Amino acid sequence: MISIEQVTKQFPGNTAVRNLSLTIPDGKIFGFLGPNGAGKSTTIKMMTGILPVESGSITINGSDITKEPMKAKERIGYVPDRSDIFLRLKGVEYLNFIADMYGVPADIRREKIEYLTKSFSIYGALNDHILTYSHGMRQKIVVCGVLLHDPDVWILDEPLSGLDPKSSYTLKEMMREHASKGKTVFFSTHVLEVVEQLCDEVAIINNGQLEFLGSMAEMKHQFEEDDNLEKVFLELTQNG
Ligand SMILES: Nc1ncnc2c1ncn2[C@@H]1O[C@H](COP(=O)(O)OP(=O)(O)OP(=O)(O)O)[C@@H](O)[C@H]1O
Repeated sequence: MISIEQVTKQFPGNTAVRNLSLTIPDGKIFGFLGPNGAGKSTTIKMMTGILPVESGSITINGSDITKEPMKAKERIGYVPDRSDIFLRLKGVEYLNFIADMYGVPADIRREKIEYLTKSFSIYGALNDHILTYSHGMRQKIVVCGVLLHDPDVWILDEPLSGLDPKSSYTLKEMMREHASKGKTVFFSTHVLEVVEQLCDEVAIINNGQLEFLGSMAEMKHQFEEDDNLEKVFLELTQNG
């Protein structure tokens, strides 16, 4: 479970997140929806300890990301929106590095690396440098790295962007499976359709502010009733 309480993030001249409170329950796929610049990545960077939480608090399965960062981070699998990392490593070196960091035993890691990279059709590229990978392949190797250590809490920033339809399907199935095991799946998107396909619950953020929190059925109802939300809806469908 993730608990965000009264979190605000200010950049010079800009409040990216305003007094945000959210509880992300276990066992559900939770979508964080909002147009470009709404504050999604900033929120996720605070949830994962990349940006400091200066006002309010965030806990991951009971561990405060500021007070117990190691404990909280051990539980998290994070896929960032940009995957331009460790470009000089080969795919297999990157995955072994992640497995070392999280203490994944040798026999399990071999099996998992093969299973995951075959699922995402990058097994054949494991001995190539990440530098030579396409954007989608980089996204996939990061996803494989995250799933390698089997974290309880998945936090995915625009995880489907750049993935081909088959890999997108595979990842969606994995997200469903993870949630059905009672684990936490939180992902951001600016595409309404993705939320409609996947989510049990959704939060809509706009201009750093929470505009809606509820089930998919409630969201559809609310779009019709609420003028403010209707504007967000139009933006989301136009950008999608
Ligand atoms: N390091 C920064 N310095 C100043 N302003 C920033 C910084 N990072 C983000 N912002 C601003 O904060 C706001 C929220 O940005 P954020 O990246 O969180 O949005 P987002 O919802 O993830 O958008 P997108 O869908 O485009 O990725 C934007 O106005 C952005 O310009």
